Amino acid sequence: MTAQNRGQTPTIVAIDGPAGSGKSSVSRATARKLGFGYLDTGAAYRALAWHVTDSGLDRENADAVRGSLTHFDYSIGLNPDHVTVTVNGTDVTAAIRTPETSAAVSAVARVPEVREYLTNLFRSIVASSELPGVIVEGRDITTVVFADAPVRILLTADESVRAARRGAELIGAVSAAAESVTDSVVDQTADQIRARDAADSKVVDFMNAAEGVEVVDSTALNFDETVDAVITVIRAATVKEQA
Ligand SMILES: Nc1ncnc2c1ncn2[C@@H]1O[C@H](COP(=O)(O)OP(=O)(O)O)[C@@H](O)[C@H]1O
Ligand SMILES: Nc1ccn([C@@H]2O[C@H](COP(=O)(O)OP(=O)(O)O)[C@@H](O)[C@H]2O)c(=O)n1
Repeated sequence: MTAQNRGQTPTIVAIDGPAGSGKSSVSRATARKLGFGYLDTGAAYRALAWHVTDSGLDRENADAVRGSLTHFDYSIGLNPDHVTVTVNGTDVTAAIRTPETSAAVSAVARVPEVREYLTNLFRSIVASSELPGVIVEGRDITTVVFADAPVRILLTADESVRAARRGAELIGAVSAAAESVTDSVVDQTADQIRARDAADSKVVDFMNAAEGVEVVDSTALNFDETVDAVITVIRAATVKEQA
């Protein structure tokens, strides 16, 4: 991606929502359409959880988690077509998506110093991007990281729909005829999503829209319709900004 905005602050589109609501896939497609960058903040929390586990530390020990930040050299690209994540030079792009990392991440994300450290990191990544705009998605982007962004969206969908979409993603090649397998994967996925959202909600509120945040509920929308709904909110907000 070429630098298009030398020296200027990019337009920030802040998107929050629960697990499986479509934040990463919808943000990525929207960024592609608008020629914006894309920042997946959950990837950093996942990478830290991976790092803590890889270092043999106890993720329930907040002091150990805080200490692990000293040797956490993190990088992520903003190109929506190629998101590569590294920790201390190791490519962890795939490793941070495993169920083990998903189960470990809430424990590191609740440590206040971790949140402060990563919030500063996200702000500096965006500030030095030299892009016309960046879509930043996570749990506290509309309320903390970029609470003053000109566009702030809460992307939601009913829990059963989110679990079915995530389950379908995990099932991948399994035949639709194997209905019992399909049902049990969706059930397990629903349990994991519910547990992670419950743990994460104790730290930040991403189930209710803060004042001024637009809700896009994709329960009854297909993927393209959801991207269109997000782009409509972005266009309306940026037109208002310029008026
Ligand atoms: N509106 C939608 N209709 C159908 N599938 C969707 C929709 N939005 C997202 N998905 C799919 O749901 C799954 C979960 O989306 P993802 O972007 O990973 O969510 P999140 O980043 O919020 O956890 C993905 O397979 C994605 O393609
Ligand atoms: N801004 C953010 C983003 C993620 N997180 C944490 O990171 C985890 C992984 O985020 P994610 O966005 O990859 O999760 P999914 O919604 O994609 O499943 C969440 O479950 C939170 O614990 C956070 O605390 N704050």
